[in-house]
Amino acid sequence: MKLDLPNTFLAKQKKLPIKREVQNPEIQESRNFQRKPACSKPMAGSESKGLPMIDMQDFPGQLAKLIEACEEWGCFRIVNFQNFVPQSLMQDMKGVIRSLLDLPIEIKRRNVDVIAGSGYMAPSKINPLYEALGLYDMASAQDVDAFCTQLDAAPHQRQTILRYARAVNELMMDIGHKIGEGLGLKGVPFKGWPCQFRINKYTFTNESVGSSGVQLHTDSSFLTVLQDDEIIGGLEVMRKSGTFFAIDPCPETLLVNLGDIAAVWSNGRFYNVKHRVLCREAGIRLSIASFLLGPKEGMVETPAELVDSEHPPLYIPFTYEEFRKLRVSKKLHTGEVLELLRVQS
Ligand SMILES: O=C(O)CCC(=O)C(=O)O
Ligand SMILES: [Fe+2]
Repeated sequence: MKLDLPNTFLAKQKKLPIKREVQNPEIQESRNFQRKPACSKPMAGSESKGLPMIDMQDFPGQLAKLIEACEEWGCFRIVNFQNFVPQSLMQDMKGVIRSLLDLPIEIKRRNVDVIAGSGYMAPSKINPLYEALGLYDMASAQDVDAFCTQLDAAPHQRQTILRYARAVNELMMDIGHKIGEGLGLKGVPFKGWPCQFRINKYTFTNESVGSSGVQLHTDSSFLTVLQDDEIIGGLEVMRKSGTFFAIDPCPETLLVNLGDIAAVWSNGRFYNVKHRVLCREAGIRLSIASFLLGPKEGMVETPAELVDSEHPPLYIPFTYEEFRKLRVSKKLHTGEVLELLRVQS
């Protein structure tokens, strides 16, 4: 398969592997400089090598751009969201997740599943470089509390996780409403939708360069807010054409992905973007994913305004829970499960 990688990305691959044990501070500094990510100062409204960049303070001005990003890319970066999630909170959270993921395995194993795949995932045969901790609903203070207790989180860690969960949840509601507004809908009911939370660690070494960090998948969610690693890249999204596009680190921004539920909710208008993580360089890669899943009870429904004789309903009604069970039991992790839920013509 041809990889659609930007030139700077390819150039980056030619660099010597980074050795962690360098002691000379001058050498270390020059390495740090070399490793400075391409997108270190995102300009509001600017594009990051083609990936749409949405300025959250420029609405309704960016509504059309937002909808186009949902349709054509299934993902976009956002800037100027500090009224919801301040940079200091993102940094504090990064420190907290680093120490949680460094806990001994016996403690991490206490983080059990509430729904399939919501708890601790140890490195496995399929994804040996990857492990994750998580919780089912970050919108529930009780769930967040239980997660913190499982991991013996210190009071300041607990506070940071609670603040982050609340802040990202509100940001997701805001993005959801902007998407609704962009489609001409009023008062889309995202409130009360569970919001799964997952912190990911990739242990990349010089030996693992070129191998898979996380396999190709779509997210099962409506939308995902991802705080990706600000230094170590490796995330790639698949464009509709089937070519891959590298999502390089871009500090102080967040990435938004649309998942399977967005494709159904929009009656096939939005693209549930396939993505994967590859090991491109040595280092520990950390990311924080928050998934706005779907309605807790009731059906995943396309708003009536998006259905008419020219756009007949594409999917049968189903609940998020049924969908998730089907996806897990059939092991269909790249969106094919939606084919089983199509209205038969
Ligand atoms: O770590 C990343 O950048 C991506 C993680 C991801 O795709 C996921 O958690 O679903
Ligand atoms: Fe994902």
